[in-house]
Amino acid sequence: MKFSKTHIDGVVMIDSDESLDQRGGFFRTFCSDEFERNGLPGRFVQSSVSRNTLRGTLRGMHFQRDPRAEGKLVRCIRGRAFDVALDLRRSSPTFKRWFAVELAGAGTRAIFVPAGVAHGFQTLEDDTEIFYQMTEPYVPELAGGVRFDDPAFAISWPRAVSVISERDKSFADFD
Ligand SMILES: Cc1cn([C@H]2C[C@H](O)[C@@H](COP(=O)(O)OP(=O)(O)O[C@H]3O[C@H](C)C(=O)[C@H](O)[C@H]3O)O2)c(=O)[nH]c1=O
Repeated sequence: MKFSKTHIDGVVMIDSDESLDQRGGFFRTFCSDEFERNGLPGRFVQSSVSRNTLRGTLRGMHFQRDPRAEGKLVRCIRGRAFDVALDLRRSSPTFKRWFAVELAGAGTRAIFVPAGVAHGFQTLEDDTEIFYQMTEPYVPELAGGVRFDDPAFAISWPRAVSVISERDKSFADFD
């Protein structure tokens, strides 16, 4: 696997090498030793799948608060998505800056989003599925978010939003 840093500390892209033969392909998606050698967590405690029917669906920008702030490994396993990490760490030199990457359903590219960095995505195709692995279990009471179109961040999304939850639409302006 190839680990590539981004301009946001702790946000890392992971590219897997796929072995191809007459049956199809095979690639590794996680290895605790390799992850730890590259400064990433070697343990994930929960995984989830997000299924999105319509192109243009937007989920985010979400994070989980302390004491269960979570890191997450995010991978598209069907369709295509514009995936965004937004630095909300007030002490970070990239506070309020964002990084985006296109994730495709081939699944060989993933992004790690560390604790303190919000995550969101917009789908670029119908029937896009996102696979998550989290470093902390989900605690609803600690779920937090900021608005995808908050002028404080000026995230430039690739297309008009087709579907978004009431919750995601109504996060207050970032303070
Ligand atoms: C996040 C989560 C949700 N749920 C339940 C709670 C609701 O009944 C239902 C949908 O939850 P929610 O609308 O919060 O799901 P998303 O809007 O897709 O949230 C996710 O989308 C953004 C982009 C992320 O980065 C996070 O992984 C996560 O916040 O699943 C769970 O049971 N476990 C979970 O880990």
